[in-house]
Amino acid sequence: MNISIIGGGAWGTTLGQTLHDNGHRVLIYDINPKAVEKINNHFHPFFDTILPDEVVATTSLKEVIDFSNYFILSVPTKAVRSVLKEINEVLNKPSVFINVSKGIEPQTLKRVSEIVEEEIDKKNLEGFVVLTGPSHAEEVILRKLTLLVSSSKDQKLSEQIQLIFSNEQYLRVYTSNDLIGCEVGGAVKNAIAVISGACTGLGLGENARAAVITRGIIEIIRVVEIMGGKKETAYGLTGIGDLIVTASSENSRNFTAGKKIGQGIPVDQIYAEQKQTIEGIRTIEAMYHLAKEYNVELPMINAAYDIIFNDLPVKEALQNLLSRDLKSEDF
Ligand SMILES: NC(=O)C1=CN([C@@H]2O[C@H](COP(=O)(O)OP(=O)(O)OC[C@H]3O[C@@H](n4cnc5c(N)ncnc54)[C@H](O)[C@@H]3O)[C@@H](O)[C@H]2O)C=CC1
Ligand SMILES: O=C(CO)COP(=O)(O)O
Repeated sequence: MNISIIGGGAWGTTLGQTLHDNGHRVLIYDINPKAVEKINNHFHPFFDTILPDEVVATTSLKEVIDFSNYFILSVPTKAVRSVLKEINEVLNKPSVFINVSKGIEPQTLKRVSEIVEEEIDKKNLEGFVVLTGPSHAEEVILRKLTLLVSSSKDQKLSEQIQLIFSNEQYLRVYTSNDLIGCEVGGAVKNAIAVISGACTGLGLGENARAAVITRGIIEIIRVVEIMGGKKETAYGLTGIGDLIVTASSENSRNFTAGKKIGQGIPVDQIYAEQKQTIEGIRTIEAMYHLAKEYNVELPMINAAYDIIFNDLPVKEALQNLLSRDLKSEDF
């Protein structure tokens, strides 16, 4: 098959290699000519890896649209709406959108599937799939074992995407019928990963990390349920799985950004130093608004919001969390 990849960063380029491994032809589109040049010189734009000659890139949106009718969305979530608007202006055939970005729009609280439905003309929207799960690009590019989940309202389409991405060497894809749960889990785990990193930056230890991960999954479940997903989905790869890999790894940009927050480094400086996508801070903003609008209890996310957006010192935010009323853990 021919498959178009929108966004040739760490993840999009890595998936390009996987699709090539699986016998597909790919064309990557990126707004950044330097990334495109690197890929066409067979270097991964972020990792020290030589790419297969057939993984090629372009800065031409028209070229990537003409190339196929399967589009992988691997730009940061904040760019998804604008890039879809541009695609919609040129697109003239029914197409499938496979989202691999992980976020929720703070202003609208929309998931990427909803943004796609809003921006792509109905006649050209053949289907939507989210492909998500615990997957550091740093490992997938080295073909290290990884499990993902493909989910869509259309079961046949999620099965097709499962087949396209799976191989018997390193990548196994499961399907799920809970699109909302999968989208929400993948997004909100980034917010919790920032919080986990902040604990490490503050000098807290593994006890604190285990506590953040465990109480984090409770916050994820509350969001999944309020947004219409199934809580059981959060127990799987797209929830707990992705939370573990992100909230406990120095490979994670979200964890690393959180660590800097815990060390008292201002967020503007963190964004300036980290050229790659950090989704979690934006998701903290989205979840703070969601918590207010739907009256959901998200104490850790609210504390993180106060640190990042209201300049509350990290130690004070922690003190506030610890001085809440004592309660039972009974489920
Ligand atoms: N890096 C990873 O291990 C994984 C990342 N993801 C998710 O994938 C998404 C992308 O992440 P990364 O590839 O790591 O980010 P990245 O920062 O490495 O790459 C993003 C790419 O998108 C391009 N881009 C930005 N705006 C664009 C636009 N308007 N049009 C075309 N290209 C544009 C950038 O130039 C850049 O090359 C994020 O939502 C992330 O959470 C998901 C799973 C794994
Ligand atoms: O989503 C990811 C792993 O599943 C990547 O996480 P980071 O964006 O924090 O690096």
